[in-house]
Amino acid sequence: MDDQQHDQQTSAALGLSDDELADHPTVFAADALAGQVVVVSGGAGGIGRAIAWLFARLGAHVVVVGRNADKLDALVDRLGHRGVKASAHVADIKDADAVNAMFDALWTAHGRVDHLVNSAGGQFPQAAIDFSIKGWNAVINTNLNGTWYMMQAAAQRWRDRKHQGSIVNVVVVTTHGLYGIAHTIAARSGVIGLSRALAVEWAPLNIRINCIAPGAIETEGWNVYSEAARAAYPRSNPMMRPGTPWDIAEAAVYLAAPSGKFITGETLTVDGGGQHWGETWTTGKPDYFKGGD
Ligand SMILES: CCCCCCCCC/C=C/C(=O)SCCNC(=O)CCNC(=O)[C@H](O)C(C)(C)COP(=O)(O)OP(=O)(O)OC[C@H]1O[C@@H](n2cnc3c(N)ncnc32)[C@H](O)[C@@H]1OP(=O)(O)O
Ligand SMILES: NC(=O)C1=CN([C@@H]2O[C@H](COP(=O)(O)OP(=O)(O)OC[C@H]3O[C@@H](n4cnc5c(N)ncnc54)[C@H](OP(=O)(O)O)[C@@H]3O)[C@@H](O)[C@H]2O)C=CC1
Repeated sequence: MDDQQHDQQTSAALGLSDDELADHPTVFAADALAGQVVVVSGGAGGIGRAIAWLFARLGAHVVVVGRNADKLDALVDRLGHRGVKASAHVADIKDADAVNAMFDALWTAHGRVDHLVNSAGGQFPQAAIDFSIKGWNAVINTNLNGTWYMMQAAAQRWRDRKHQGSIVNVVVVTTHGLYGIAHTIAARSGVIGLSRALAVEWAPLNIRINCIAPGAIETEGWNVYSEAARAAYPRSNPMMRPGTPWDIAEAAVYLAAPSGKFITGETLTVDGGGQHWGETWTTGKPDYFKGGD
């Protein structure tokens, strides 16, 4: 197979299905989040969907947010069939007005919001030297600005109502020079720094903010990478396998629920040890790095 063919993307069924998420065992008590309301951006994506299922199974009402109404409605339907509470809200997190209108609507509908999980995000893999201005801005606007609009809108309403809250931001491992996704590393480093600063500034408001940095987690989001790049992701950590969206969902509950009540400003890396050993090449391994292979 030549490099051209290596770079071909193929669409594959990846990650966990709704049926699997509905029955996946969990360490958490069935009523751990009873009566609470959680907003999950990217809630119909691979990781967000697992987060939505787990929070809902633990008794929370889950509001899944994204741009694609069909995807959101189909998920809410499946959650409803399993007897858990969920609703959909269509919004582009890049649109601050839409984000603010959404939080007003949610407070009117539910009288409370307890947790925000920001899982909406993504990037296209490309050598940084070839980023267009539009492409760079799309990634920064989605992952840094969009996440910020969500955080600020949630926090303003918590402040105004003297209500405690927790935020979990799903980011990317930023301690590596992850090749081909420099735009997202820049955006996510911004989110991690912002979260540390706000952990202090918003502590008097009883708001905690933490991040989760996933390693290679098999989801449909991987379809933006070539088959060859995806096939190599298990070698990105010493466990030699990808993680599952459930690994991230349980980490999100751990940080959001009372189990995390003394944790704020932290980034929890869930990567099977990938920070310490492993290789990740989102655009394939360049010849320069093949010396000795
Ligand atoms: C150590 C541990 C190991 C850890 C190991 C970890 C390995 C993997 C790490 C990360 C994994 C994941 O995140 S998993 C995947 C998560 N999901 C995704 O990434 C989904 C993919 N994409 C998106 O969500 C979006 O497209 C996103 C990039 C954020 C931007 O969305 P928007 O709708 O705002 O913008 P778009 O309309 O798509 O595109 C806007 C412009 O962006 C540029 N653009 C978009 N796609 C492009 C492309 N393929 N190639 C070039 N340029 C592109 C163009 O300039 C576009 O303009 P025009 O040219 O005019 O159109
Ligand atoms: N899977 C992995 O290996 C890793 C993932 N991550 C990060 O975790 C997060 C979740 O990833 P994953 O679930 O795999 O990816 P997916 O692509 O499956 O899901 C991302 C979701 O984000 C939503 N989204 C994207 N842009 C916007 C926007 N502007 N407004 C509202 N919603 C938006 C999309 O929904 P819609 O199209 O409906 O808008 C999509 O469902 C992302 O930030 C990703 O970069 C980090 C490291 C590794």
